[in-house]
Amino acid sequence: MSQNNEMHPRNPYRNKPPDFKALALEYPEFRKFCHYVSNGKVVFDFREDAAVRCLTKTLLKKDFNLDVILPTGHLVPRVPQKLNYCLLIDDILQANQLSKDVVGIDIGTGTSCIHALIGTRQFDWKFVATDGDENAVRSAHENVTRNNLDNSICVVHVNPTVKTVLMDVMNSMADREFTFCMCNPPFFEKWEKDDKFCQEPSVSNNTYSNRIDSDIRSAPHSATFATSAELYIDGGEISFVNRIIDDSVCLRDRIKVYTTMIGRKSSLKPLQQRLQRFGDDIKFIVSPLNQGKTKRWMLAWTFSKSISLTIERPVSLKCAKPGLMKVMQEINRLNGRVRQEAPSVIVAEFKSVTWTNQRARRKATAILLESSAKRAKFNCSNVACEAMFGTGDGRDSFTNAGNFVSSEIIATDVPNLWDSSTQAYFPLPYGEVPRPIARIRIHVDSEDLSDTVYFDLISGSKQHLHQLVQYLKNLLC
Ligand SMILES: C[S@@+](CC[C@H](N)C(=O)[O-])C[C@H]1O[C@@H](n2cnc3c(N)ncnc32)[C@H](O)[C@@H]1O
Repeated sequence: MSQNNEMHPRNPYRNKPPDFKALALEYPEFRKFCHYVSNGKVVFDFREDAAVRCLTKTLLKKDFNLDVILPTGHLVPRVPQKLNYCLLIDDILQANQLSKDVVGIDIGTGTSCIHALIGTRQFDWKFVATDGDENAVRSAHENVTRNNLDNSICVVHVNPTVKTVLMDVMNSMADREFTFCMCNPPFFEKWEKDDKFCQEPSVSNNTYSNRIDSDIRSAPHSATFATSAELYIDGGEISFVNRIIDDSVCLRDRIKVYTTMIGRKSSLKPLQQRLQRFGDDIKFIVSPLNQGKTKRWMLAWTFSKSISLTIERPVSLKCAKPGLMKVMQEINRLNGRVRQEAPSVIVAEFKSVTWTNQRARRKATAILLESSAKRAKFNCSNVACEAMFGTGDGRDSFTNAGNFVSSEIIATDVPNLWDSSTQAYFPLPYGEVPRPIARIRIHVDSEDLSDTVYFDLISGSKQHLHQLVQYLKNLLC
C-alpha cells in the first residue's frame, strides 16, 4: 500500500506524486521512458533501471535545480525519501535552535552525494561527505563541482576497512564541531545479497540487480542496480550502525545529533537496546520515514542534555475547500471565539470543552426538548459529584462561611439519598483575567483539490486538541 500520505508534512511530494505527463512535456530525455496509453495517460515503467535513473535526475533538476550524474550500475536514490530524511533532521535542528551555520557529515555519500546536495540546496547546510569507495568519491565530487557547491560540500575518501566510521575524518578535523551526521548504510549481509540480487555482467562484474529469477519471489515493482559496497557489509546494517554508535561514545558532543537511516524493522530493536545500555547518557528516538511502498526509519541520538529529539507536529485534517471557513463555522457552533491573525491563519479560543461527549449532550438536549409529561420519568437522577474546595482556614469550604453562592439539596426516590446542586466562585488573584481553557492556532495549506488545516496548540491540553480535531474530522472529512 502506498504511504505517500505518511510523508513528512513539509515534503512537497506528499500526496502529490510527480506529474509524469508534465515532466515528459518539459524534459525530452524523460519523455523517452514514457508511454502514452489510449486514454491519454502517461505510463512510466519503474522496473527499468534507466527510467528510474532518469526520473531522479529530472526531479533533482526540476525541483532543486541540481544537475547530477548517476553512473550506471550504482544505486539510484529516491528523491522524496531523501528529502523526508533531511526534513526530519531539520525538525530536530529547528526545535533546538540549531538551524544556523549548520555543518553535517554524510557517511557513505555514494556516487550521487544526494543527502549533501539536497541539504545544501534546500536548507543551506554545509557538509563533509565521506565514502569508502573511490568511484563513489570521484562521482560525488563531480556532482558537487558541476553544481558550484565546492564551497559548501567537501567530499572525503575514507578507509572502509577500519573498524571506525567517523573517527578518521573527525581526527583530521580536530578543531571542528558538527551539527549532525547522517547515513544510509549498506543494509545486507553478504549471504542476503547473494539471495536477493543477481550479477549484471552486462553492466560490470561488480553490479547486482534485484531482477532475480525465482519461483517464490514476485517481480520487483522498481528496479534496483547497485554495487557490492552499496548493498552489503559484514554484519549488515546493525554492525555498521553499531560502529557509528561506538564512535559517537568517543566523540560525544563533537557531533550534536547523530542520525542514521534504518532499512529493516528487525534492526531497530537490537540498536535501541544497544543505545539503552548507556542509560541517561544518551537520548534516542526512532521516526518513521515512509515513502511510496517503502518503509524506512530514522534513528537519532544525542549526548547533549539540552537537545530534545521529540518533535511536536501540528495536528492536521484534510477536507474539501474552503477548509478554514468550514472549520471556523464549526468552532462558532462550539462557542469558540475566533480571531484572524493572517490571511490563512486564525487563533481560536475556548472557555469550555464543548466538543466531547457529543452523543450524551445530544441525548440530554433531546430529553429537555421533550414534552414535560414524557420527561417526568427522568426527573430524578443520581449524579455523583466530587468537589474540591481547597484546604486551609475553612473559609472556602463547603459551608455558609465559604465562597459558595447557593447550595440546593434535592430529594431523590431513594431514602437517605439526595442530589446536591452547588454554585461557587473561585476568585482569581488580583488583576488576573480568566484564561481560555484552550487556545489553538489554525492555518490552512491549499492544495489543488483540497485544503489541509493544521492545528497548533498555544495553550491548553493536548488531549483536548486531539479530541477537537477528531470531532471536526468526523464532521468535515
Ligand atoms: C547504501 S549506499 C548509500 C549511498 C547514498 N548515501 C544514498 O543514500 O543513496 C552506502 C554507501 O556507504 C559506503 N560505505 C561503505 N562502507 C563505508 C565506510 N566505512 N565509510 C564510508 N562509507 C562507506 C558505500 O561505498 C556506499 O556508497
